[in-house]
Amino acid sequence: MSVWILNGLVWNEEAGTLVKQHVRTEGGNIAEIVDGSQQPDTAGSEVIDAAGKLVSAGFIDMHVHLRDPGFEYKEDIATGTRSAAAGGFTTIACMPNTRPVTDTAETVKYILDKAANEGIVRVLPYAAITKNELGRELTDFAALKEAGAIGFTDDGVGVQNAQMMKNAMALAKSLDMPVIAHCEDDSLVEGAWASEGNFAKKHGLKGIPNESEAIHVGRDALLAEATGVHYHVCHVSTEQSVRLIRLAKSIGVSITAEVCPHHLVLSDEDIPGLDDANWKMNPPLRTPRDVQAVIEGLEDGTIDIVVTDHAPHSAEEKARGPQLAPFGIVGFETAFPLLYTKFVRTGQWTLGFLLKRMTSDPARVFNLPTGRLEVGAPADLTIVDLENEREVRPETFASKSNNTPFGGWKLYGWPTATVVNGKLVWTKA
Ligand SMILES: NC(=O)N[C@@H](CC(=O)O)C(=O)O
Ligand SMILES: [Zn+2]
Ligand SMILES: [Zn+2]
Repeated sequence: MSVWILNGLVWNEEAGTLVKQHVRTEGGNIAEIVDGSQQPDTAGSEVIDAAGKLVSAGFIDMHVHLRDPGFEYKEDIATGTRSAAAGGFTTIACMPNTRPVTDTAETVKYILDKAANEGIVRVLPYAAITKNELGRELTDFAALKEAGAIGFTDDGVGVQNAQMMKNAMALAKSLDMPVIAHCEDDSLVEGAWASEGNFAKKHGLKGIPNESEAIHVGRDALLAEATGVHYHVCHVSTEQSVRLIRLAKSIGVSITAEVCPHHLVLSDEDIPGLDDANWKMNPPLRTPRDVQAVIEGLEDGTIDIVVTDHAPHSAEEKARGPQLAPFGIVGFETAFPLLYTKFVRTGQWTLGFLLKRMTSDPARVFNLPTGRLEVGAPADLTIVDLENEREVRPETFASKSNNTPFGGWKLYGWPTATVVNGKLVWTKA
């Protein structure tokens, strides 16, 4: 099956601008990219009209929670992949804090099978570092790799014991697999939900200090240096973490890092008050100074990629209020519009920079074949309307959950169609 995507705007890095081009896919790959002034013969092909819209390599999200198996009331693989597609994502990597925890080959296979049958984007499963993510006993890394896991992480919690982490890294290294870490020292957090900043001060709350994250980043950078493993830091949110990653990179440690849109556009001082748990996520929103530091970290390459940390929770759970509700916000359907509106339309970043951090950079960091709009590459494509402003309406999300602090925000950069492996999997209704 051949598909022509006509008259779209493709980012041209040399020219530093969008250029009108036609893209043809064939058998799941990109077959041709031709200048927009030509009139391609589309006879016998499916045609997608992308006139005036951005055509990009599909976005890649290396940190998401699909909640399947076990928490299907929050999300499942069918709805989670639809939410991803609606956000322009064509590849997503799902975290193992499911029920059961993804700590056996059987559960990895369950995810891959269900994704193949009911998913509409590519799903790459991570497996847990420790059994049940309890930090006590390593999982069977070789069997999990064999089953299709792409890396090891206990996301949701930090690995508290340094020897456990070192053993995990040594074993992962021997299998040529990465270790992905949620960095959080439990002894420094206890019971707090907001960061140690002006919001916590104003409301008399105990705060989560920046060191609770950065202590693990520093510890793990040393362990990564010692073991030589590819070590990837989850959802970087503090100035101190950025500083440590920058130092580790400068001395050649195999370390990479990610940041979420919410940590780039919100600080603790934006939290409106104590009743809305949609402002509660882990790591918490940090101070404006930290926001500046993670932006600079992403800009200078200290932080490699953008991820959503899509973390759906039910309305009932979030209605318990910030002290009792679980941490996390959904992210797929607002990620690109938020960053495009806040950083590209304002002129701080080029469109090419944002696209790179959401496509070819994650592909580079995790050795994926996708993420590039080139002849011969897999035909994973995202088509985006850059011109029309629209309000974020959480009740319309394809996700089962709508726990977001961005409801009502007016944004540009809304995906209109998503192609995976040459197949149109989603179009905006
Ligand atoms: N980020 C969150 O606030 N929550 C995540 C866990 C995690 O990513 O650590 C979740 O699973 O809900
Ligand atoms: Zn986490
Ligand atoms: Zn997460």
